[in-house]
Amino acid sequence: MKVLISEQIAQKGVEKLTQEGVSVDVKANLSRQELLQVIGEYDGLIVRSNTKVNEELYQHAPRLKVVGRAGNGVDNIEMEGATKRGIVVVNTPESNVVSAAELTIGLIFATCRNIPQLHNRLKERVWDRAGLKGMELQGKTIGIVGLGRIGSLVATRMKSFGMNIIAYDPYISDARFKKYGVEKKEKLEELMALCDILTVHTPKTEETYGIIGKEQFKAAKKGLTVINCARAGIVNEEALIEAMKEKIVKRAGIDVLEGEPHATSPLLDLDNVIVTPHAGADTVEAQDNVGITVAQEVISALRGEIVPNAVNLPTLPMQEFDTIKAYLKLGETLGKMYYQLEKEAIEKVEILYRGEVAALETSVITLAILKGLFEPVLKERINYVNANVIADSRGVIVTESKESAVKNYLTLITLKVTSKDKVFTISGTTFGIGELRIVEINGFEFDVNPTPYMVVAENHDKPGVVGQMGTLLGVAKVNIATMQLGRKLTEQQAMMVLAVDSVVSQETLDFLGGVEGILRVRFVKI
Ligand SMILES: NC(=O)C1=CN([C@@H]2O[C@H](COP(=O)(O)OP(=O)(O)OC[C@H]3O[C@@H](n4cnc5c(N)ncnc54)[C@H](O)[C@@H]3O)[C@@H](O)[C@H]2O)C=CC1
Ligand SMILES: O=C(O)CCC(=O)C(=O)O
Repeated sequence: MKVLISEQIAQKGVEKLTQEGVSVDVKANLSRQELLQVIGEYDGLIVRSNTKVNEELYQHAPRLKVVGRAGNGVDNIEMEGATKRGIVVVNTPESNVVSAAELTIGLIFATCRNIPQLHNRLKERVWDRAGLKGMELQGKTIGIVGLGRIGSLVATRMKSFGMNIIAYDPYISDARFKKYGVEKKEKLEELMALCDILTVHTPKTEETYGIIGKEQFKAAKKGLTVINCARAGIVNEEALIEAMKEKIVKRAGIDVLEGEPHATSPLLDLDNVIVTPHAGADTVEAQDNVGITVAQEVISALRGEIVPNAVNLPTLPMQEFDTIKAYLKLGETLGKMYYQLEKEAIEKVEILYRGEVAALETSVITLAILKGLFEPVLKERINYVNANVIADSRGVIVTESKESAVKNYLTLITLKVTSKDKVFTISGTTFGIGELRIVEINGFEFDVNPTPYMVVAENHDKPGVVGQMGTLLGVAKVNIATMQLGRKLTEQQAMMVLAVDSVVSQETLDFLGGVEGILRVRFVKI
């Protein structure tokens, strides 16, 4: 087995691979062209954040079985291409979080006390503090966006400096806020208005890319310090520069830049912006942890063993996988609907397996459901293997029950998701060769073939509403493939599920929401 390491990882990781009989080439300075030329010889590839592992690379890599990300974020790895080819992608999500949290705190101190600027002056033999008065942390408020692994480490540590800690993370339970003694803010703008220091710790997702932009800076307290040690673009760079010009933001500490490693952002030229070259995980300890962990995972994947941090593949024996495949897809689809229809942090998930499915080993279907549930907010951080651990770490109670009999169907999976104020239910079934159907949402019954793009609307059950929805989607040039209507006659309410051929813009959704009789509209991507 041959493994190429295309970016520097700890020597301990390299040693581990060679001790296990893997032939390793460390080639950290290959040009893209050279990488594409040699990758065909390798069974495994280990990268950090600079190597773009994409379709172009996969096409040159017929032998590739595993891509190991020596680190946390896998946004430089195209998952679909890997999954399609059966390439396992593994990462080391826990190994560098302390280092990332500590650099965040380092940047807080560096910015708030102008340490690099003072240092530079003195190195030039200029003994002068003028214009570089700092800000004390005690009694100030830090606003954390994303209270996951790194966000919570920052929270607990900043408490010891006497700071008030507030956070915005709609996807975790109140219990987690309580656990870390952090005050929950329901709205991002509310957090912006209160904090003296803002630090972001979310993954880069469609929702978080640009989550701190022009509008959020408008709501911010004047004199704000901004820290981004997560991913470039979570804080929009142009909006940040603008907010600095307008003196809303006083200083910034940035570890991640658009276009890195060839970043050209004007932020690099601003005196009150302290930058580091994506160095959050660059400590001896983190790199040792990461190197050893990724080496172990790559070895396991090459041997076809269970890989604890497989990002993209269920680890199931192939025979069982065939029987259970449709249920995995159904479970994941049902799960994925929740956070796209509701914005309430999950407290409890009850899964009921009825009919034929109840006879199977359902624990892996439960993992698929959990993966689907959390994927809209955690993206690649959740996989089949870690789904249970993640649910548990987020304080979500998961229960499974089975009944051999079921009315009207041969097989049925029902999810009951409880949040603070609501109970959400969704049921689905399979038939034929892997055909899926959603047959119930919140008590509304239908027979929906889940498609990549859907519009789900709740409405008063009265004439004209459906027609207007069709007309407005037509005006927006969105083609409707199918439409299903579930009704609750006694309550005179209905739910529409429309399969559409393309993405529906927020503007169109706002128009649909304005139709008389429409109570709520959501766009869902499967
Ligand atoms: N600078 C560096 O060298 C390093 C950067 N990172 C980056 O740090 C970030 C955080 O990593 P972890 O803490 O391990 O991730 P995590 O997955 O443990 O936590 C992320 C949190 O963000 C929350 N979130 C998701 N969407 C949100 C939204 N729209 N609004 C508010 N909160 C939202 C999630 O609920 C979750 O609690 C990631 O972007 C990761 O890639 C990680 C390691 C090193
Ligand atoms: O140093 C690295 O490899 C980047 C670390 C990082 O950003 C991550 O693990 O997500």
